[in-house]
Amino acid sequence: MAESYDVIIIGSGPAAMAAAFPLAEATKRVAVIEGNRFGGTCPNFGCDPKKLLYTRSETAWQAGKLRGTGIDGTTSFKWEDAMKEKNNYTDSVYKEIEQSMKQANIDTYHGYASFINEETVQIDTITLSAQTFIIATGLKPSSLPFKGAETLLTNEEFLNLPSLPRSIAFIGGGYISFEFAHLAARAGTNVHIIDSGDRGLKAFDRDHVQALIEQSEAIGITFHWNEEISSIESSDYEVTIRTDKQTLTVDKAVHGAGRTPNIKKLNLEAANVDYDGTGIHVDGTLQSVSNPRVYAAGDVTATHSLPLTPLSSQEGSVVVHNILEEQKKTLHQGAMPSIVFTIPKLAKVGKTKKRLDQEGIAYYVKNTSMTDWLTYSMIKEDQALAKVYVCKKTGKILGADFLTVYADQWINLFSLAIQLELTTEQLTSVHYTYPSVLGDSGNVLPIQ
Ligand SMILES: Cc1cc2nc3c(=O)[nH]c(=O)nc-3n(C[C@H](O)[C@H](O)[C@H](O)COP(=O)(O)OP(=O)(O)OC[C@H]3O[C@@H](n4cnc5c(N)ncnc54)[C@H](O)[C@@H]3O)c2cc1C
Ligand SMILES: NC(=O)c1ccc[n+]([C@@H]2O[C@H](COP(=O)([O-])OP(=O)(O)OC[C@H]3O[C@@H](n4cnc5c(N)ncnc54)[C@H](O)[C@@H]3O)[C@@H](O)[C@H]2O)c1
Repeated sequence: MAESYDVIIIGSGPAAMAAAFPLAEATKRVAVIEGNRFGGTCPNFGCDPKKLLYTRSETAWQAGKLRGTGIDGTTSFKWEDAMKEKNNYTDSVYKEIEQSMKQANIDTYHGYASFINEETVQIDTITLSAQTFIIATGLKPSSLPFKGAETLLTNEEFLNLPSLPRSIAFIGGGYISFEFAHLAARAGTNVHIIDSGDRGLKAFDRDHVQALIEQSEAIGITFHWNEEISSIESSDYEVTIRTDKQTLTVDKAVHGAGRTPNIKKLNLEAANVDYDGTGIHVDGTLQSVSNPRVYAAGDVTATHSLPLTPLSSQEGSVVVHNILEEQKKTLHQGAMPSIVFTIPKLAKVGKTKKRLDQEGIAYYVKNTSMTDWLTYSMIKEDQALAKVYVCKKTGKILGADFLTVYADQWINLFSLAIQLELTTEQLTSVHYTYPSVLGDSGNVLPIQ
């Protein structure tokens, strides 16, 4: 007979974790099923190992910039050594996450779950049943429409390369390719980015992306826009990429051309769960539109939210509330900030110019080059840019874009300002420390 649970969670990433622990605390009998490493993409093959490598490349960049001005010797980003440190982290984090689940009385299962019917899933020879299911299976690299696409290295494989080859091509010019390309280029690899579109990072401010492209070219990254790949041929030694414009031979090629809902193995038809290529169809409470026993959370939902860790966690928490409480909660995404970890970092929050124009909102905008300011000249940053949008009528902050190594600090401040609907006056009335990055806040705001 199938073992029975109150809630079975399929997947163990940020969305699943945000749901599993509070449900167990509320004395629900919970099982979590994971086909790969516990913790999901973020701690194993995404945000965290990427950031660990990034911090080392950023430190080497900073030391290089300040060499001869009180900083001695040569510093470089050494992939092999940084990878050892990365592996120290990733070799244990998934075990710790599973262990903490067990300590919280959550049963853990290894393997890919597949529905047999509306109340039962199968993992190899084991069957489990539940009152409620949460599907939190995330995304996987999308299938690409050319021969040999399956030979491209995934994010998981790139982040496990013990050493970098002499040359790498990244297919796609989005978040993954920009971040990985910067790491590889700064470790001395010859890097290409090939995109079928006319520009990358389309959700970000066009001027800032152009400035980032120019800085990327300066560290040896070559961009190929508007190129359709017709085939990729991979051997043990090299990869030949044929496009409508050229034939390019590199040592390795990496998939950075988008991610798609990880639902193939779930056999959703057996559970009467509606979905399409954008993910699982849910209502505002994150309940399946076709089967009320099922909720979905995180990247796998067709909620059209950005596939980011904080949003996935937020969705997991909304699902917990809706399972435990009579009064249902709906998902309010608010102004979600987003950042690309390149040098400089590229970040955005709130409404873009395009969106404001579409919505017919009258605004002031201030474009600022901060490069000559003390904060940036002190660290010899090549270019530091800010763009802030403010409502003409109310003075409230509507959107902000930054390109600087300090963009992570800036964007969190503006996320807070937009979320709390602060006006420029309120933001400038705050006391900041001096000298500091955010101490310059008053100078990036449009004057009304
Ligand atoms: C390279 C990279 C870098 C990133 N960097 C950032 C960043 O800096 N900041 C940020 O906010 N976001 C970042 N992201 C996005 C972030 O990782 C995701 O948004 C987040 O992990 C999504 O959480 P999730 O719980 O929805 O899914 P995931 O974390 O993807 O977890 C889903 C889990 O479900 C498992 N699974 C799938 N199918 C089944 C099945 N049938 N049975 C059992 N288990 C199954 C998978 O193995 C996986 O472990 C990055 C992503 C990538 C790929
Ligand atoms: N720092 C972060 O927060 C972070 C980092 C990495 C990934 N992520 C998340 O992961 C998601 C996926 O990232 P991604 O970089 O794979 O996708 P993306 O959607 O950011 O970029 C994909 C790019 O690939 C191009 N493309 C698509 N098909 C192509 C083809 N056949 N040939 C050439 N180019 C092609 C597209 O034009 C696009 O520019 C992102 O949406 C992001 O939310 C976030």
